[in-house]
Amino acid sequence: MDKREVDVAIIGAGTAGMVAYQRVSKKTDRVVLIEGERYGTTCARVGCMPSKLLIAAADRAEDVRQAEVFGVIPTDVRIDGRAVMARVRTERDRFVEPVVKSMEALPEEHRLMGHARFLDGHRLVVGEHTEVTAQRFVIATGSRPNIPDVLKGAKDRLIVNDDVFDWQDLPESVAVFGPGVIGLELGQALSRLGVRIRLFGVDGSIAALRDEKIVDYARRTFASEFALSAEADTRKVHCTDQGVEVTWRENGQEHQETFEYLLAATGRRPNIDHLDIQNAGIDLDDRGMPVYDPYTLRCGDSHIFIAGDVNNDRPLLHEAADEGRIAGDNAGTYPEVRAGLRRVPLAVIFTDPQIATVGMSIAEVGERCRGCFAVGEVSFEGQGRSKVIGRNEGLLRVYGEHGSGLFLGAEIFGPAAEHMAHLLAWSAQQRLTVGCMLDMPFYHPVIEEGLRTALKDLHRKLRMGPEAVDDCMECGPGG
Ligand SMILES: Cc1cc2nc3c(=O)[nH]c(=O)nc-3n(C[C@H](O)[C@H](O)[C@H](O)COP(=O)(O)OP(=O)(O)OC[C@H]3O[C@@H](n4cnc5c(N)ncnc54)[C@H](O)[C@@H]3O)c2cc1C
Ligand SMILES: NC(=O)c1ccc[n+]([C@@H]2O[C@H](COP(=O)([O-])OP(=O)(O)OC[C@H]3O[C@@H](n4cnc5c(N)ncnc54)[C@H](O)[C@@H]3O)[C@@H](O)[C@H]2O)c1
Repeated sequence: MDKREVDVAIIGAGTAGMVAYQRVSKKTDRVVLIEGERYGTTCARVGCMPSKLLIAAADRAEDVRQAEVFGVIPTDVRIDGRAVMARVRTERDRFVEPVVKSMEALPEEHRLMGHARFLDGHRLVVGEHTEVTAQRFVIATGSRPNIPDVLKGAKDRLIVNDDVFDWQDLPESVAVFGPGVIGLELGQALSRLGVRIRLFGVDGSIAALRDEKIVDYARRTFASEFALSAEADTRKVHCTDQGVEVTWRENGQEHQETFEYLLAATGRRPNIDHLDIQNAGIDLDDRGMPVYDPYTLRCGDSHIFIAGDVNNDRPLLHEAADEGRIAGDNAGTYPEVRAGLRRVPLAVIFTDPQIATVGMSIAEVGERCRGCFAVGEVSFEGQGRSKVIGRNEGLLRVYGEHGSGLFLGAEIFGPAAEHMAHLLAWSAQQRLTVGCMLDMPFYHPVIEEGLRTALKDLHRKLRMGPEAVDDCMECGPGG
């Protein structure tokens, strides 16, 4: 077995690991970045980018379908599944290629291929061919799909997100399990591309939404577009000559439907379980996860840091990059360890209407303010710009604290949520009051006027300052 000695070993060459490497290598040349499978990252290969490519095709199909509303009559519209998937794969490869190249450009002595596991607090064995001794470690091993046992009855018709992006053609039908982020994004996209789907959930929840009023609205909207069994009790999944047969109970009745594939989008589990983490000498919680500080990413008072999806805290791309930076900086300067900037929580789901969550959830606001908070709201059904473009569906709710007037969080199900969520996240991070947010300019006619309506509603309910007076434009077509 080869032996290597370094200052810092980084396990996992995904987004968090690559950013950590950049930071560590500013402090020491004795660093190694270890990858167990392939270069290219989850985001570029099987995550953010290919999923958005598939959604982009679905969006175009939906635009054509909606065109008649505007008096534009499309003729002979058909979806060429092979062409859809060819573009997804080609563009996906274009995103992956520079990432792989940037990895291959690293000095050879800084790279190691092979699955790593801990022998003790300072030694790893990598791919059973190399023993690496390091003073410090960054664990950045990401996550993988979690598949409940009942779904394994689908056998070779069981697929996960990774498989979808390698399809040559679109299938006839897919049972999508999990109305979380992945299930909703991929399920709706497939449905809009002409694939028969049914989306199965267990508890009525819809992705990351926590505000019951918005959850209800979103559930009704999605159920009006495709088959949604949000509270299904799945009894049996098995393969027949026709495909994969799903048997479930819902509203007191048993149902059966057969699909070509079953897509498991039932959450992801951190890649911690194959690391022999128990040998690393750090404290683990009752689920076997390292106990760590979310501001320094340090595991207890050890020399080991943990960043990205593997810590299971905020499994999003920009958070993985932030965490890689913090963990890398600290691994580089250890024993000096500093707290890094954690941004206001922001998540966007690229369904149509889009979903976004910002800052605290309504439950967290309630807890922080001990119930002393108010909620402002706008429906997009009558909102000027949304009506003009035929996207007048959805609801936005903003939360503010009584007494301070601080804006604390929001949930959105509606058009342009990806953009409004940024304005809201930036406001929350700047600790703006609702009054300050209303002092900002709002153009006309834009969807953000709907956001202003919700903020005004919130401001009124917070009862701070003089009574707000609506001028005619604001009570007219904009809001
Ligand atoms: C379908 C899908 C869509 C998504 N869409 C979005 C989106 O639109 N926006 C967004 O913000 N986020 C999105 N995400 C989430 C985002 O992709 C992740 O948060 C991010 O990629 C995590 O980066 P990471 O560095 O933690 O992990 P990864 O990029 O997964 O890197 C971990 C690396 O560690 C390696 N590894 C694992 N175990 C070992 C070991 N023992 N030894 C050596 N190497 C090991 C793995 O092979 C992998 O290369 C999506 C995810 C999915 C699955
Ligand atoms: N746009 C984005 O930012 C984006 C897109 C995709 C993924 N992601 C990231 O990837 C993570 C994982 O996504 P995900 O969708 O796999 O997880 P998730 O946690 O968002 O959703 C999992 C869903 O599966 C459901 N579920 C669990 N067991 C089930 C069963 N037996 N039958 C039916 N439903 C079941 C859960 O109730 C939940 O709704 C997300 O948390 C997110 O951070 C982000």
